[in-house]
Amino acid sequence: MSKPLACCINPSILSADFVNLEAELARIANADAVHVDVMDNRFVPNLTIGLPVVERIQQVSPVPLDAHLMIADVDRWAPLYADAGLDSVTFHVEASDAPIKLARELRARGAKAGMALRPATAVEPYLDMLPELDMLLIMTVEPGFGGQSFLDVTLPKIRRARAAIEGSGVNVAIQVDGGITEETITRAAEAGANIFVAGSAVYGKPSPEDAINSLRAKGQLAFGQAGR
Ligand SMILES: O=C(CO)[C@@H](O)[C@H](O)COP(=O)(O)O
Ligand SMILES: [Co+2]
Repeated sequence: MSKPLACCINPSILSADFVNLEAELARIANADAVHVDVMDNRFVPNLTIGLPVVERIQQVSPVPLDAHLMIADVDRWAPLYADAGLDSVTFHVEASDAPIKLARELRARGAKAGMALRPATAVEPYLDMLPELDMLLIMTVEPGFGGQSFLDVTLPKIRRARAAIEGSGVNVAIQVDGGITEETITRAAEAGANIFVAGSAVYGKPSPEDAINSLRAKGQLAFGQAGR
């Protein structure tokens, strides 16, 4: 029997204090990874940080980096993030001209390959790509901003993706990102997600460490109760 999938909590530093990033990273040392949102004001209507800052974060972070690239020209940029030694690099399929080639390139450079889908992007056209991926990111809000409400309309897509992964026997994690709270994590985990990005639900709490432990326990329980 294969090992049960672990549930991971990846706090998003979009909700952290950007002036004190090193201290903010130390507050989430019990997380599974830190989720770094890169936005270029082209693919999404917001602007955050770029490669030099991400490289510096990588040097001081107590946990691995999970980069979420919400940028145009991602076929050119994403490999450079993999070269920086990040644990995982996730690109949006809507921004890529050659997603299979890009996923292979990320793996060849030593990063886990993640592919993200906006809420309105169907998963079915990409199911053949699952063997090329380590992680499928199903956005549960429109990408661009933290603090939005979870879109329940994405739950059937998570279920279909999990069924396809189980059916094909590949080892692909399903990450969800946007509006994950103590309440919504249960629905997302029941549907089949096992990596949870949480910005406000971690950094908005007095103890990010306690928030991570509590979210992880809830996610693991709901994921396991769904028979996995
Ligand atoms: O990628 C994004 C937003 O585009 C996310 O990673 C958010 O930063 C998550 O924030 P919360 O919804 O958890 O506050
Ligand atoms: Co994100």
